[in-house]
Amino acid sequence: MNLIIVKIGGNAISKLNSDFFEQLRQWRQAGKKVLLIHGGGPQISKLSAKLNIPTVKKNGIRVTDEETLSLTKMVLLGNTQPALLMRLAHEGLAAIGLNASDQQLLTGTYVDQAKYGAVGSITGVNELALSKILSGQIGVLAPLALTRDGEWLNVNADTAAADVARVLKASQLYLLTDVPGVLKNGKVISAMIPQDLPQLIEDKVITDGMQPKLSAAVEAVHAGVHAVCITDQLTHPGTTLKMEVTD
Ligand SMILES: Nc1ncnc2c1ncn2[C@@H]1O[C@H](COP(=O)(O)OP(=O)(O)O)[C@@H](O)[C@H]1O
Ligand SMILES: CC(=O)N[C@@H](CCC(=O)OP(=O)(O)O)C(=O)O
Repeated sequence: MNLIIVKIGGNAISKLNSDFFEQLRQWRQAGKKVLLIHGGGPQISKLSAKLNIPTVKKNGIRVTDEETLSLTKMVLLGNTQPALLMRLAHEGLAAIGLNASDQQLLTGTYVDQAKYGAVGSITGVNELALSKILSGQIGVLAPLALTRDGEWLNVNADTAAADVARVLKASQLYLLTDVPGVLKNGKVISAMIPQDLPQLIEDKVITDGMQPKLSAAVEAVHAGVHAVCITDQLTHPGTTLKMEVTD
């Protein structure tokens, strides 16, 4: 599929500028399919705090009990997704909000139910339905999946984006975040290959949320995604991960 996937972290949603929407417009005019996968982690944590529901994270993954799952669905589908759709509409871009329950778009399985609760990874994508939807408009997809038995799963948005990119063999995956790229000594590492990752983790250059983000990125390039870009803006090169250094 001639597809570009952009994951937008919860922190990045409110910081999208006109260059972002212009880039989307150009991709659409060039006939590319565009899928946006949104996060909402900070917004989920904020509402949890307001409701006195403790946020528990293990390895950057939100431990998701029943109460947290319903709050997560509420925030992603009732807050962050419509916020993004309204911005797209304001910019004159045709877009549609999507989640796992639309035409069984995303199927998933539990990662480790005893450890994380209702947290999943994506095992299946309804490729035909998604392809049809994306030929006419930009898709805005929430990082949630449904098990075969119809149970909802909370999926880390970086993992969701990389999984979907892997299954659909997207040509490019952008992970938009709140930093200009992978930083080392304060400078952006412009090009990376998968083999660079273990040493950077061992040297504690890459920590926190950047670690699962890069692991997801590595899986995507291994599965045939041409390039994964980690950046704070689509028009900034940031860090590009490829299977091999090309320039
Ligand atoms: N080497 C690194 N370069 C850049 N950011 C890093 C690095 N190591 C850890 N980080 C952290 O990773 C964060 C981005 O990951 P995360 O907070 O999960 O983003 P998002 O919510 O956009 O998915 C940065 O804000 C930074 O605090
Ligand atoms: C399982 C898990 O951790 N899910 C994430 C889903 C949202 C997300 O990943 O949002 P950001 O990209 O803004 O961090 C969460 O509950 O925070």
